[in-house]
Amino acid sequence: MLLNPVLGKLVGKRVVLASASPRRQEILTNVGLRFEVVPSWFKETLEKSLFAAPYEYAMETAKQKALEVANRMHVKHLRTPDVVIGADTIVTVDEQILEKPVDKQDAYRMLSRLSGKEHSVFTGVAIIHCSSKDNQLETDVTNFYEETKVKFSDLSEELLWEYIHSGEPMDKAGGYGIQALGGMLVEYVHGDFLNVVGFPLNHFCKKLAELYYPPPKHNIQHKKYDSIPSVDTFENLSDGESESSNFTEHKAASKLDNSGMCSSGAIYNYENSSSVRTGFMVPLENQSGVSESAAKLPSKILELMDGFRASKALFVACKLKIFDHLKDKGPLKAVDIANEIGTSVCGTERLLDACAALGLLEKTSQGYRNTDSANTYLTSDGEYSLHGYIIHSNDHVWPLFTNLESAVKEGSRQNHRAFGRKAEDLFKDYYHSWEVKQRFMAAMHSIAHLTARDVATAFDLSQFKSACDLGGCTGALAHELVQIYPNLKVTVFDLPEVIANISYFQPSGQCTAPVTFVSGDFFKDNLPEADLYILSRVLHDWSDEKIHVLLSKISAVCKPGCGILLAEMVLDDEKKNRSTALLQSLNMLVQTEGKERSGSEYRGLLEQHGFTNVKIRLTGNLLDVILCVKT
Ligand SMILES: Cc1cn([C@@H]2O[C@H](COP(=O)(O)OP(=O)(O)OP(=O)(O)O)[C@@H](O)[C@H]2O)c(=O)[nH]c1=O
Repeated sequence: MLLNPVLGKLVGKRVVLASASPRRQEILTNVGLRFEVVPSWFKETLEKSLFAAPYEYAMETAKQKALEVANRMHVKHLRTPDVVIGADTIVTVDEQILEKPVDKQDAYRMLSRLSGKEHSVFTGVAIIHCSSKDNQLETDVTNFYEETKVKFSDLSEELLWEYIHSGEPMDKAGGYGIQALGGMLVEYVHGDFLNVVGFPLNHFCKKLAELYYPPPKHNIQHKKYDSIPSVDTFENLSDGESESSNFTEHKAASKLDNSGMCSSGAIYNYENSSSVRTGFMVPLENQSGVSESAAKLPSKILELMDGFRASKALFVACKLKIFDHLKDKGPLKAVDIANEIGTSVCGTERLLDACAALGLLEKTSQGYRNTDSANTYLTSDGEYSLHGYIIHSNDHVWPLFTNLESAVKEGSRQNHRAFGRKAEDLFKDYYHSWEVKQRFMAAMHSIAHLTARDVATAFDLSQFKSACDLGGCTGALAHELVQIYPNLKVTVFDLPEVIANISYFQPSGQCTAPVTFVSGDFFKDNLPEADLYILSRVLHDWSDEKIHVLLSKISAVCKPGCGILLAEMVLDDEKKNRSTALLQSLNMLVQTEGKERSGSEYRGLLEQHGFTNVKIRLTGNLLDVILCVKT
């Protein structure tokens, strides 16, 4: 991949995204950047009137968000990240700055101001390079912004309120999400689309290129700053063309070369430097030709080719409970971990080094220790532990995927090849032994817990008084729902083998009264009465025929006004964009009779059973949500 030389500069560094925005996480993940997410606690309360221009406010807020995280990590965890990225998106119209609406009325006010007009979306970004000297945090701040102009059509009151009731505006600047339903309001976009979504990726890469690829001295030009710096492309950059591609060396060189040309925006500000850089040095075309072959490396293909190695390293580290050991006792040397878990020292050391290079561990002079993400997601008792799902991936999905070729040739599941048994029923496979059942339930619990909040809040469900989560397994989503909607009573309906085994997964210290568990088979038994039927990761297991059987049963017991809430990975209609969901569909091929479906496909299935007003919400999390109502 041509961009790789730029983003590749961050490989091996401890990169932290100081943002809770799922969109920013997705944009950076999609380009293969490895980073930890540590949302900033900085409150967006800077006095706007103190800033001469709105973009200065966005840049300063981005900087403060990132600095807060850098300081907190340094002080509280005594762990200094290498790079912290912060961002802040604002919308401006009629010289007013609009941030996220505080409630529906506020969203109404914002959207009605935007109706029929052009407005600007500014995202300020801060890239902070951190180091620690004598235990003091040192920071170098690179700050920039990007502007995109967006025009809305005239919005009728009805459309406006329908959009507000979808829930989409609430966590978004200006009260809309251009990437989802909000896209329907937009007449045109001038500039970087991703900047509107929350992160100006193109400008970010150009900024990294400036930081890491200074031009050879004879090529130095000084440019006045504008919103996009004058690096026309980063496609032909590679290590070979610069005299120094290292941030620190480049920084030192840049101070020497700075001739003090003035910039309009004071954008490029090394906080702790005695001199403030105000000019831009931009790399020109690669004249040496040295790096041509490196730039042409098919990085994306190479990454995919080796992707399984990284997955397996993660699986094995989880299986050997390395993250659990390090959480309790870290930092530890390889030899100590090997002794603890009874493995070879040489093999363990290689695995630990690989995990550190993949950003899962940190290697220090005292030994290896967990990153924050490892503590949260990879330990078996982490707050959002994915341990169960990872073990399931290793023990169950991996053998199935080794038979992908047969699955593609035959168009059917491969359980007989992977496990040497012909199972008549999908779930009989999982429940034939206690150990496999426990593993499967832990896996489903991991994902349900991680996605529960986004699923529960994708739509306002407060009009429903009772819900039945069909195939709700351990009740992770049900427990989240009753926290968010205190008047809701939720029944979890699942197979008797599952219900018999739920106690291990129940939350401690939480009132569980509004959640009840009922055992049964939703294809064969009567369904409990409810206003809302929930099917989370259920329909993707089944063929259209079986789905019709299930939906007609639900339809038969649903009164008008009652609804269905689906949580699935929703494919785009052309099935060409969402690679995680498309790979999940292959996962369904190797092990079930189902598949992942697009929004239109789900709509078609639901409408055939009298469920209309189908609304789809892409959450940015692993599951998207569809709500419809029986008419
Ligand atoms: C205009 C627009 C904005 N957004 C989101 O609006 C939030 C802005 O708020 P922020 O304060 O910059 O960020 P945050 O979400 O509070 O996160 P944090 O960085 O932790 O402050 C970000 O999420 C953006 O994606 C969209 O998803 N789509 C759009 O079309």
